[in-house]
Amino acid sequence: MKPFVDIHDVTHVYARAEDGLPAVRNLTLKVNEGEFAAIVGPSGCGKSTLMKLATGLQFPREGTVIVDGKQVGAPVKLAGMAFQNPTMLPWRTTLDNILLPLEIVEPHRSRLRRHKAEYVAKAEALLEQVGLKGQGHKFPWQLSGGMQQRASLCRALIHEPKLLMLDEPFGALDSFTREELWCVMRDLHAAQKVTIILVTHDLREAAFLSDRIFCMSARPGRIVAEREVEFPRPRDLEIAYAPEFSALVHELRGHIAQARKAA
Ligand SMILES: Nc1ncnc2c1ncn2[C@@H]1O[C@H](COP(=O)(O)OP(=O)(O)OP(=O)(O)O)[C@@H](O)[C@H]1O
Repeated sequence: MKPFVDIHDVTHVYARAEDGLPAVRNLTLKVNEGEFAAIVGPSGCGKSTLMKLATGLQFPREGTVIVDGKQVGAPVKLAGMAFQNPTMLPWRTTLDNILLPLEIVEPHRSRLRRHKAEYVAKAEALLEQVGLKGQGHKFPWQLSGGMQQRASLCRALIHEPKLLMLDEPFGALDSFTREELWCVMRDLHAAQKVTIILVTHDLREAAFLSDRIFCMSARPGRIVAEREVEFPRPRDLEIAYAPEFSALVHELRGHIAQARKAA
């Protein structure tokens, strides 16, 4: 099977990097279609840079980035994104925030006005899927942090992206809310058949959600370990308290400890 995301031997230096050191060097990773991949690594190792390279917000100095069979040369339209800060527009209702990508991404942009009811129904179905049924009329500031993050997942999925990039999406939430959102994410992945790349500092999150975990070295980042996660799906939260889960997290922790040293 051809990988859906194929990052091959990529080196990237930011034009304004004061020390001239690459953010990532000889970075190679492959993610298959429909797979849930997680990227973990020490702070500043280039995880966000990897996300920008995969979505065409940055272009590598060396190496190739291929998504869905095409070399990335412009922002990737088939991608949806969610970040640690949900960044909802405060003057728009939650529903109108969710519809926002449709005002930008074709073919939805040209269809939106005439097919508004169809899109609203889709947004409402997504809201129901993430546990926010009937909350679309509220403004973001009327929602808790966890609810805003649920809504931002709907916004990332409204245009049916084939690739979903998640950059620390649950990082700002308390641990109970975070676990709830893991289950939301697990169910969305099962329902939507989307390929997901999740960047996270949380090794338990990576172990619970993903099929494959990549560990990055300290800057300049490259992949130093790749680990398949074999817990059967659908996964129950209870698995996160089982000895084999703790053993995996412990193993990953060892890779990160090594990665902090190795550059
Ligand atoms: N626009 C930029 N200009 C110059 N240097 C940058 C820029 N963006 C990131 N960097 C540098 O590149 C390196 C990698 O940054 P990146 O944000 O990708 O790391 P990260 O692993 O996501 O960090 P963290 O885990 O702290 O969120 C860092 O040393 C950072 O300072």
